[in-house]
Amino acid sequence: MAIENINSLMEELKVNGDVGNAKRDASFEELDYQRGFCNHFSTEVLKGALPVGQNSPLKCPYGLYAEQISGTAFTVPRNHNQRSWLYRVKPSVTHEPFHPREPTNERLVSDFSSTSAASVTPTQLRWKPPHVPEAETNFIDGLYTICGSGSPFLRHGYSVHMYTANTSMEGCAFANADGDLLIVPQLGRLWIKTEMGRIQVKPGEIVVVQLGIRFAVELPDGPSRGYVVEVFSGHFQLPDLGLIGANGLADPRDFLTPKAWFEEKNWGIGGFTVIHKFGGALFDAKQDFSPFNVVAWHGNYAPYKYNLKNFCPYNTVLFDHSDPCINTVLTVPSERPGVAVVDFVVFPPRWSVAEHTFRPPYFHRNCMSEFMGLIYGVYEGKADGFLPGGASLHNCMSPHGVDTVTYERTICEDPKPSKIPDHALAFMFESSLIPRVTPWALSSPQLDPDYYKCWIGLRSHFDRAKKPEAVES
Ligand SMILES: O=C(O)Cc1cc(O)ccc1O
Ligand SMILES: [Fe+2]
Repeated sequence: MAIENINSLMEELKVNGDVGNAKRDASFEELDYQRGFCNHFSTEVLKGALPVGQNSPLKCPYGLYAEQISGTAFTVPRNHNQRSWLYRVKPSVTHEPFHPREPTNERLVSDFSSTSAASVTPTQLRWKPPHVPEAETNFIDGLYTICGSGSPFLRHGYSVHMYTANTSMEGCAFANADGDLLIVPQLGRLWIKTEMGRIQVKPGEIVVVQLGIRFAVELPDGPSRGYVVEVFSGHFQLPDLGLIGANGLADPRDFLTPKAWFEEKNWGIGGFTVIHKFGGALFDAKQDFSPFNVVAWHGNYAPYKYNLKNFCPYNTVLFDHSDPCINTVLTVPSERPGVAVVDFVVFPPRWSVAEHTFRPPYFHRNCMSEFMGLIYGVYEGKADGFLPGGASLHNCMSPHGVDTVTYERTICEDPKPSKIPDHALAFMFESSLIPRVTPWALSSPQLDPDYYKCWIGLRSHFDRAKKPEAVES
């Protein structure tokens, strides 16, 4: 079947209810997805575009090229092996040489070695929400690194970025050869074209785009802001549920992966740029076609989104505060059992019912490092100062806990069942690795120099003459 006939065929054969279309159109808003976590999906825009019974036929249907993308080493055990087969109009390799991107994004880094510009501090850090720039800034140029540890060269570690942007990516796509990106939008929706199809996310949802997958971010709402964790060590998994049982927390069927979609726009010689992050550096490669030219694909290596409203929390129903790991949505484990390179943890709306218990987060020091963000509302542990779009970092063993206002209020409160409100959503990227912090994060005007003061007011309530109140048993 000749390629030039594809357009007319597309009209006839709407296999997924989607038609390849270079224009941004209403159908982007009514996207249909495939459900399941890391399932072996099959999807085709044109009926019969997926070869049957084999992956690399001598001649693929419709004259397409077959191309594999491997997200794990070929020899990884089957239950962790991830790869997809893409059937595309032109293969990814059809581009001019890679050149260092100019100008590059100097605030997007992956080097956290002792010789890097990033430095370690035990100081508890908190940032106010960043302003979205006035100047045209797309998602890639708007990314800036806050902190991180390890190295993509060693395939171990992670980095935390934030983004502020106002312009859609036009005539370019991005691929990250360093790690998977888990994106948490906080302001503005993201309409994301990927090689596997289109995904639309809004604040309250997250999206994961894995190593190597090309994507472009459109900003239908203009000014946009959010958080990103990049993981060098492997892919996100659902946590084991252990004694919770077979259900609860994030349900695999609530993870949504795109259906195949493609566009055929000719961008002219060198008119389209693939921006490729590799070893922490950005490279550009020019080509004349859109990389979103995959007519069909199958496999289990594909981006997905998840609505945090679907998270089914399990928590204490009698006394004491549960450790935050009970709210783990996704995890990237290290080789040490139970120790994560990154856990993505959410603090969802839920009922607080614990008796004779200090219900908000306890005071603590943690061998893990905790980066937190707030998507909307007020976080249960901080009465003020931790704002939507803001962030905090409590590094390994740096003490922290609720602020003075929250403490004093809580110990006076009558502990009736109460609801942590629906309109509050905080999250944490928790890591066993010690992050270094970038110079621009440390010198940012958003850095709150008075953060420590939220605990300075914690006064002694100690009274050795006061008899302990009996706890009913
Ligand atoms: O520090 C934080 O606010 C995050 C957190 C929440 C919680 O409920 C228990 C421990 C913890 O680190
Ligand atoms: Fe904490």
